[in-house]
Order: sequence, then C-alpha cells, then structure tokens
Amino acid sequence: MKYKIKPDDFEGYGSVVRSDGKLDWGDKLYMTTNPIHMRESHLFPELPSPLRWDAISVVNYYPPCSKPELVMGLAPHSDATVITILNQLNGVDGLHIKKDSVWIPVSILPEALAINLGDILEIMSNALYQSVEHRASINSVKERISIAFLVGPNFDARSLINPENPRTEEYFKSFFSRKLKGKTNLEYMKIENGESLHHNI
Ligand SMILES: O=C(O)CCC(=O)C(=O)O
Ligand SMILES: [Fe+2]
Repeated sequence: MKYKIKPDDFEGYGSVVRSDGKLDWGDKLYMTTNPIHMRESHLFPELPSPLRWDAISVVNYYPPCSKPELVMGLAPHSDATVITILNQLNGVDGLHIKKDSVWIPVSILPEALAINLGDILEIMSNALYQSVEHRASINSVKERISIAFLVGPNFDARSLINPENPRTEEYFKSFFSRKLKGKTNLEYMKIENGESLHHNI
C-alpha cells in the first residue's frame, strides 16, 4: 500500500509496534504537514496550500471490536504538542481523559472540536498549563474516526538548543521510540537542578 508506514519511520498509514510489542486496535494516517521541507513527499501526491503553523495531521481509524474491554484503541498518553485540535468525525465517542487519577469519558458535541493541551505547552508554561493524559477506547459495533491536528512549535526552534543540551530533539526522539505510557515521556525529560532525572523511569 502506497501510504504504508516504512520500516524505521512513523509517518504514513498503519500502526507502529512500540517497545512492549503490542499494537493499538486502530490505524493512523500520520503526516507532518508543515514546515514544507519536512513533508514526506510520497504522502502528499498533491500538496495542500501552505499552513501557518508547524503541524501534523493524524487520522485515527478504530474498527469495532466485539470484546472492546479486551483491547485499547490508543494507549494512554499525552501529546507531544502545544495543543491538539481533535475532530471526531462520525459522532462515535471514545476519548477518555484522566483527571485526579480517574478516567473520564468525554462526550464530544456534534460539530464541536475538542482541544487537548500538550506536553510542549506544559514545558513552555513551566507546568502552569498541564498536558492532559488521554486514551481512546473501542466501540463494540461502530467504527470510530477522529482527526487530530497536532500543533507544535516551529521545528526550527530546535536550533536554539545547544549541542550540550539538545533536549527538544531528544524529547521527540524518545516520544516516538518509547511505548505510549501516560505522561512518562515528560517525566523522563525533566531536569532538576541541571541534572536529568532519566534513570528513574
Ligand atoms: O481518537 C481520539 O479520540 C484520540 C486521538 C489521539 O489522542 C491522538 O491522535 O493523539
Ligand atoms: Fe493524543
């Protein structure tokens, strides 16, 4: 398939095996839309008109499963974004957010967009705004489709990080190589008194 995720990549269509070897019960079409030079050209047969922000679009397709309690549509995580704009296309709910250690199902109003705060906003605001841990569940009879528009800082912002302290680059690398597990990537990247806390997680 033309849009299939290539080995050692995470953009394209499909599901990426994370380090625990499990797949999510859903497929993604994942593509960086801006900046233009970071677009993977095989995913863009006809380039859409330029967008102002650095952004990634993800289309999530969750097929129904007769035993939804046994599978996870999308494992708990927080997004590697400033904000994520979520458009639930076919009126089937499935998003849950974690508040005070409790999972709360989110009922998204028809034609409304849901906005999730991401890790980069938490980092930029020194945790004044905290990213939301969320997951997607599966419906037993209906498929579910959502489009996530992931808005991040300008990718060139990475060049502000000096070679001795390339945290942003590392953050993205570890986000995509570690398994999705709540907000552990943010914890993993935290620095206290100039020391990385890496090793505890
Ligand atoms: O499908 C959903 O409701 C959530 C999607 C999501 O969390 C993501 O694409 O990062
Ligand atoms: Fe997400």
